[in-house]
Amino acid sequence: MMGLGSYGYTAPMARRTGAVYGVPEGVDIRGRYDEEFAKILTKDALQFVAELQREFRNHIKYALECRKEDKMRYNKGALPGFDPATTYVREGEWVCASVPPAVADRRVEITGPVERKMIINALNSGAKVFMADFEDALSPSWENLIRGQVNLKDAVDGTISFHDQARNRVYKLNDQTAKLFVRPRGWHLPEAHIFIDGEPATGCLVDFGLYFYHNYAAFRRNQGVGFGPFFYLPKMEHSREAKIWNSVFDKAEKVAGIEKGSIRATVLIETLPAVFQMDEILYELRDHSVGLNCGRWDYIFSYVKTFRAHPDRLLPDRVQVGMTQHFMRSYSDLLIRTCHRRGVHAMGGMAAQIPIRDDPSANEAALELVRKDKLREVKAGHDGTWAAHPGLIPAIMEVFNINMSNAPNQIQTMKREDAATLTEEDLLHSPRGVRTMEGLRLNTRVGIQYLAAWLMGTGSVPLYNLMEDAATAEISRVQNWQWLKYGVELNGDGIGVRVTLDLFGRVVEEEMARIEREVGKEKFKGGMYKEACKIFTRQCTTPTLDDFLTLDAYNHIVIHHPRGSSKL
Ligand SMILES: CC(=O)SCCNC(=O)CCNC(=O)[C@H](O)C(C)(C)COP(=O)(O)OP(=O)(O)OC[C@H]1O[C@@H](n2cnc3c(N)ncnc32)[C@H](O)[C@@H]1OP(=O)(O)O
Ligand SMILES: O=CC(=O)O
Ligand SMILES: [Mg+2]
Repeated sequence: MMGLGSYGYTAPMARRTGAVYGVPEGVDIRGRYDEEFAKILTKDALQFVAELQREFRNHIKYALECRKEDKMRYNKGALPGFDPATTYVREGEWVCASVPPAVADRRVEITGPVERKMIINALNSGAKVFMADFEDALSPSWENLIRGQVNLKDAVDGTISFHDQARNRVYKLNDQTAKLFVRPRGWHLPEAHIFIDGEPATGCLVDFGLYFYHNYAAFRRNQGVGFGPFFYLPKMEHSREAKIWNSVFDKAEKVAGIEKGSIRATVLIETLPAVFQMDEILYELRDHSVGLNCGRWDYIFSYVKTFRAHPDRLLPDRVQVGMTQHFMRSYSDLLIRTCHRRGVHAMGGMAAQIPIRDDPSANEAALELVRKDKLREVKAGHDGTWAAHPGLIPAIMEVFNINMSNAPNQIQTMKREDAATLTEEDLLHSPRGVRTMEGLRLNTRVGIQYLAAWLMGTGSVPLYNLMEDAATAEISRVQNWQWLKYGVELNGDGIGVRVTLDLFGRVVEEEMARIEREVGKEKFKGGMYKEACKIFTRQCTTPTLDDFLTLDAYNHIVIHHPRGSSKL
């Protein structure tokens, strides 16, 4: 975590309004003042966040230190694997608390950033669940985060509406809506606009704390049928991190005076070390768990990151690392077996294809890829899956309905005992495929464009007819880094060149020119493509791999305002 005062800048000409957030002792808000935000950043809500921060900060620091130690071990050649010390957990017969009736059926879940119109569209989409995202799909600017909290509060209260002035269309909630899950940021991200006792707050405790504080009562009444709120938990690497979340939930339930086990969470298994900890993670969260999810994109990113010092495990082109690769299929199969043995949902992941509006045959081909991916998931035993776009929901729902005979889930019917024999070798198996110049170019083009959007406040974007978010951009970045680091041969297009700094420099230049052509001179000039290019290029060429693209980039979106300032 960076030291005090190292983030962002102070807006020099900020207009003073005199209004300030009422903060409890030890809390300092450095983000812009806004009357709407003040309804979220109340003294009591901030006191709750501060209590979470004070109680758990040392546990979080310790968990992040442990990640560093594990990284050092992997860098010296060790491989991740099952922990002999917790064999008793993996072999023991225990189950998680039973699934709340409100979320027994999770056949299709839509995901999206906490943007007002998208929240309404997602809740109305016909999906069973909407995962509202403060994470991969959101650029965590002060505006996005706190506006997102305002939006979620209105959504849980049932009062949310949006007037699209350009189209003169008013958006409101239908009578029947998806159940809301909220995904806070990962443990590693600070919230640099809120300081607690002189340190930036932990991002996820801010996201969780503010949302929980303002919504638990209404959520349990309006959505959870006595349970909730519900969460998705990202990017964990070890069960000790799940244990912290479990303690956070215990504390929140106690403060709110609601029953233990009210809060429920699905953990994304999206880091390579975590696949060896699935039983242990469920065990720590057994009173609060509602399953695991295959976060396939971060998982691929994590595979590269974990093996940054292992040149024998280089990835082929990103497009070739799909769920049918042996290590990916093994991960999904073991996740299903683990979840169903413990009585909870095994959720599938995100297919990257999105509808292609202006080309019916390309659209049908994209839909067919999504159907195929979802068919594999439901037949493997997943209980539900993710959709990136409302336009995909009918097709995905149909696949799950047909193959699950309209049952709410497959927890009891698809035990997948065959997956019990999967080994460490299966889970670490090197992906097969070739590397091409086009792969290098696409990583570069997509990575820079994604980052440019992120710096401007948009965390998920359509690029070349695919959904791109922080997780997919991470793959582009670390793959380029890996190929450069080891000077790999591009062996898939018959040219046989090696990836060098020189070659990469030329690729960046040419791809920037292509981006400018594609988006147009005006948009290019008004955008943050040059800044994105600088950050992305540095991260691809640095001798030591950065842990997260968004940690570095975050410094560019932090804006500290003087007290009482309201200027954007
Ligand atoms: C790796 C992971 O973590 S996956 C999870 C995180 N990623 C995500 O959640 C991505 C979610 N999806 C999205 O953000 C978007 O679908 C994108 C960026 C991929 C595509 O966006 P666009 O091209 O702008 O979508 P498009 O223009 O086709 O949208 C059409 C309509 O669908 C709505 N829509 C599109 N995606 C969503 C969504 N995920 N949730 C709700 N509504 C949506 C739009 O708001 C728009 O509504 P309107 O007609 O009322 O104006
Ligand atoms: O969060 C999901 C992922 O695939 O990453
Ligand atoms: Mg992810």
